[in-house]
Amino acid sequence: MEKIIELKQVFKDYAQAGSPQSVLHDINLEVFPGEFLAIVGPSGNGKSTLLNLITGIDYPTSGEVLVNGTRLQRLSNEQLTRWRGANVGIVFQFFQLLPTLNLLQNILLPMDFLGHLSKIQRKERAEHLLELVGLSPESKRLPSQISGGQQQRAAIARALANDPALIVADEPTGNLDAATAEVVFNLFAHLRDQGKTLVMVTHNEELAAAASRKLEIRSGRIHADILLNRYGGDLL
Ligand SMILES: Nc1ncnc2c1ncn2[C@@H]1O[C@H](COP(=O)(O)OP(=O)(O)OP(=O)(O)O)[C@@H](O)[C@H]1O
Repeated sequence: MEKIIELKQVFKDYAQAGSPQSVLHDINLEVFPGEFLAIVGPSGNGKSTLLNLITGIDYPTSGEVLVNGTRLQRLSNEQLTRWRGANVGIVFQFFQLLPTLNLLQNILLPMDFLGHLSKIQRKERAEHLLELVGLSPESKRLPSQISGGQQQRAAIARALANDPALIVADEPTGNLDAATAEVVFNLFAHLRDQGKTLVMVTHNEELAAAASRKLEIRSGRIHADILLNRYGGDLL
């Protein structure tokens, strides 16, 4: 099967007060379509850095990162932005919706950027995605006018806008209370059941248990890589 993510001998250093701090060491990783990979491990051990390499937000000090067949280091910043818009949907801990746009406009934005669909098709898709995440009645509201859980659902809808091959999430329930986290968590379970490829950093054990595979990062290395039951979490 085609790999959707491949990291080969990846190292990442950050310059700290003149001397390099090694954050990731010799990461070799293959992820296949339909996998739900939960990345776990203690704080400050390199999980977000790993995600940033997969999304091309950051680049490795050495080694190769291939995502959906593209070698990311070969792309210019402009190409990378366009590639990301078409291939990866990103969900952040703090939602990062644009505050001056309503929910419908926030979801339209990635589609407008890519310009693959007609204006009518884009609007229909945005409305469909808002319905999927249960936010149709709120479509005209600004992010500041809805709750954190609703904002995260809108951010998931935005991540799905261009039907990307890969959904990446960094602590998507990290800023939500337990009840709200559960709604977001059920949405990810739904995406998993639809065969979407999901890569997620999480400290939420319930969410990690719903994954098909758990990758534990410690001190910048892969400490454990465990295949879980395909439908490991008993969620829905
Ligand atoms: N842009 C940066 N410049 C310098 N150091 C950085 C940068 N980003 C991360 N680091 C350092 O790299 C290390 C790993 O950080 P990273 O955010 O990847 O950890 P993490 O496992 O995701 O932590 P958490 O669970 O708290 O989010 C930390 O020591 C952090 O201080």
